[in-house]
Amino acid sequence: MEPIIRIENLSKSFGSKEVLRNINLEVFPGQIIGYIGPNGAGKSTTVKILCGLIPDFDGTVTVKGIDLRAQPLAVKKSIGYVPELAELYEVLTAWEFLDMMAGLYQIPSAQAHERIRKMLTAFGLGENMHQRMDAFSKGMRQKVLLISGLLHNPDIIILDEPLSGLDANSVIIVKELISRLAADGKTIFYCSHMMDVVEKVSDRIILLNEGTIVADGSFEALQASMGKGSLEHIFATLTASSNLHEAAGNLVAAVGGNPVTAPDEQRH
Ligand SMILES: Nc1ncnc2c1ncn2[C@@H]1O[C@H](COP(=O)(O)OP(=O)(O)OP(=O)(O)O)[C@@H](O)[C@H]1O
Repeated sequence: MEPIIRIENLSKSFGSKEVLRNINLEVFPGQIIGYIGPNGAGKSTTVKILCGLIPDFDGTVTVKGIDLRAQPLAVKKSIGYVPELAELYEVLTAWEFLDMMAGLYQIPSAQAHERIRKMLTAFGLGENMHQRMDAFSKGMRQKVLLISGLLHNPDIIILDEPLSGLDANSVIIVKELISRLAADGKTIFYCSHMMDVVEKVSDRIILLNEGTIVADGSFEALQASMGKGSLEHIFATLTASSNLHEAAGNLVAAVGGNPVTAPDEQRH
């Protein structure tokens, strides 16, 4: 099978700061990639490059055989991007915003309206579709963003912390949605800090640390090489540069409390 995304020798610097260092990656149709890493590891930079939002980078990115640098518009048609933080046009209603997005994607209006209505209703926003989004909660806005990323039925869906702000029922809907989209052959690239969700949802986990891929495989494969334990534990083992309990203790001390004692120390 041909990879749907091929990343070769991808590097990116902002000024003198090297953010991505020689990333090589092949992603196949239908995969659910959990893309994880500490704050500042370079996850968002990678997905912004993939979406054509950061045009200057070193290396080659090919999507469905199309070179991103040569044909960015053709690549953008295949990708739905749901950023964690985005400017919504809050004076618009959810319906007006999604209708505008559908227009940008050139989706015929009857088809767009049916999709918008169905998706808003599925997310429990049926009653709110004609309300201005400045009256929406964070979770409601996140749902509208998710819908806008799926409107043009893209083959690749890139989600940056899609569950942020969602209530428990909506989290269940999105997790189910991710599995069903992948079963339909869509490729999901999912950036998150929620290790328990990544562990359950992804069939391949890629761990980025300081701009370099330090682990790549199924959760079971990572466990086989790192020893049994949660993804949170594997993450901490591969990325923690200092003792996390000590760091928490220092923070407590800094705000005037007693330093936290690590569980190991408490036992002795
Ligand atoms: N436009 C920019 N200009 C300068 N530096 C940037 C820019 N965008 C990102 N960076 C830097 O690149 C590094 C990687 O940022 P990035 O947002 O890709 O990390 P991340 O892994 O997504 O982090 P987080 O988990 O905090 O979202 C950070 O040090 C960040 O400060």
